[in-house]
Amino acid sequence: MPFFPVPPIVHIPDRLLEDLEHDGWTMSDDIIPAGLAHRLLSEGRQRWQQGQFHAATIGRTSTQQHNAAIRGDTICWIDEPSPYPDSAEFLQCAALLRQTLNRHFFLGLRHLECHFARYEPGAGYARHIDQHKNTGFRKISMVLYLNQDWQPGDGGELCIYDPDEPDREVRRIIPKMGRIALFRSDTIPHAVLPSGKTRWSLTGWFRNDTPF
Ligand SMILES: O=C(O)CCC(=O)C(=O)O
Ligand SMILES: [Fe+2]
Repeated sequence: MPFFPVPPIVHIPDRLLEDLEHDGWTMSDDIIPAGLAHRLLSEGRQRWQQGQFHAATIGRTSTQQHNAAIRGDTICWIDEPSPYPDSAEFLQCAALLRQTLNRHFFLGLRHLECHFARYEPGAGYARHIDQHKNTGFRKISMVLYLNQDWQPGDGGELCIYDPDEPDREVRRIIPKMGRIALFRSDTIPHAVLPSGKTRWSLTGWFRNDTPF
């Protein structure tokens, strides 16, 4: 087990839980300890340089497809427990967040599956819902953004759509360093708009099945 001199403090404001409950999505710039997002970017970059990333697929194992026109990122899964201190610390934060979500929503969330994602300039992810057809294990999606100095003109926003009217945009979220987006995996249509620059993130899904 990695050793952390100071356990992470994860503060989740009530407002955030209320938004998630009422709207199905929320965002915050203050959940993850300052500095951790920067260290996670370094870990992602290092693992990318070591060739640990591969093209992302769409759908479940038996029907997996690779289609860069729909989904253009490359990913690197984070194991639990993680041998990397920074993603291990992130998983500790995620566990605290999971406990808070369980206390509030009684979802019985048992673990987080998560990966780093890197979008090259021009790549995006077409509108979709995160819960796979016929399986309901993914309950809450979480994306932590790892981009310094992201400007409004740089694209790559997370676009949230209205579940009742999926052509209607509700919000564009700029993927800036340390920002977290949380949304229901079963109902919230969302897309990554084409990115103007290399775009880094850490994407995860809180699930209610047993870890594999
Ligand atoms: O990176 C994002 O903003 C969202 C990514 C996403 O929708 C996914 O990986 O399923
Ligand atoms: Fe998604």
